[in-house]
Amino acid sequence: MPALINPKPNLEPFDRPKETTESLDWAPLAIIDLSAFDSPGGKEALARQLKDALTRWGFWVVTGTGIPQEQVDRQLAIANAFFKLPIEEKRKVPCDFSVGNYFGYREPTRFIGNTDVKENMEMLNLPKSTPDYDSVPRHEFIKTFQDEIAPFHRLVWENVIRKLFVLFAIILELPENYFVDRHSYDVPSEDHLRYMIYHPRSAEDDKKINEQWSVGHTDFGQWSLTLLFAQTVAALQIRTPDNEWKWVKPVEGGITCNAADTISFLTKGYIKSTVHRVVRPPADQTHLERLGLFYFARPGDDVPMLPAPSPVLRREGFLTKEDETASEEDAVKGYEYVRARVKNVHDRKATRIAVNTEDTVFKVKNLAVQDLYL
Ligand SMILES: O=C(O)CCC(=O)C(=O)O
Ligand SMILES: [Fe+2]
Repeated sequence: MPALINPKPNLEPFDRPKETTESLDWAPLAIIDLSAFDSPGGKEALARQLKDALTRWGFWVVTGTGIPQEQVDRQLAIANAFFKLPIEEKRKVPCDFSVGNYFGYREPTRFIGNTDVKENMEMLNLPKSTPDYDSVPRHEFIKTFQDEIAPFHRLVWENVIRKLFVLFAIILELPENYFVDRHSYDVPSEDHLRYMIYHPRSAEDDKKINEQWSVGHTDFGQWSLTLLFAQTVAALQIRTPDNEWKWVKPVEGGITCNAADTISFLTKGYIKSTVHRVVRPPADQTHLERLGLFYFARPGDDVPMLPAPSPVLRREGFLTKEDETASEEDAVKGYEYVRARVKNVHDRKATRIAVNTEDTVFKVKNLAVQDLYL
């Protein structure tokens, strides 16, 4: 009989912390119920609901995703157990920022700007479980849970990412699969499921960093989307269209979604990539570990990054003649851009400090994005 390799360890279920009782200034985010997606006229109605959130807020919440809550809780249990492994074990598969590779474990080694306070978050980014990523190194612990991680990873793409990209296409009057085809699950892309944990900090240390665990930033995936499964420890804030900071409230069973830099670039700013930050939680939650589950969608490695030929963008004057005639051959491709951006932001000893960098632009070939770090 073959020896049983790596039997699955039993995991403690993850207990979601209670929500804060403080009445914070919550962002009034639109809630899009995806359960209506497949009913007649459903997609079109959802696209109408999403339009304002997508173009003015850059953030919204989806519910009715059909992803069973037990599966989400199970992923959180796996994540929680992973972060409790000895550091030597977690270090075995590190992110290699020298080449802009975000897959693997990110250890909190960097100092915050010029302070003596270190980052307080750890993360593990898991690639798709498609044949292209079979040979990507994974922790032994993670391998034992692959039979659950792989289908969950795909389900998130299928039930949320795919549907949202269809809604984006409807809003932009493009063929329904325009964005889906450029983010196909079965071709190589830097998509990843992320487990992330923030550890509580002393009030004293948090004061030194102005209570900002992550300074204001936009997400830098392309044609892309970030999904954050409901997080009960309040800390995420977005900058509203009126330039106010407002807190993101968890919606039971919901997923907070935001658009990222390049989809904004590729729609000539029509879709909003909104600045957000992570701050010290409210007083009744400052002692808590903040465990999170995310999905980051990225375009196919070989997809040329060119503005979408959308009738809406054309009609509203967003597309220039150069946009319409740009050559696919000269355009930067998905992989090249993502790797360059990850390397630029993360391959450093200290985090960047929050300065108003509205004049700074990050550019790779034809693709230029405003480098906001507020
Ligand atoms: O932890 C959060 O709520 C948000 C994290 C975030 O903004 C990011 O990882 O880009
Ligand atoms: Fe972010």
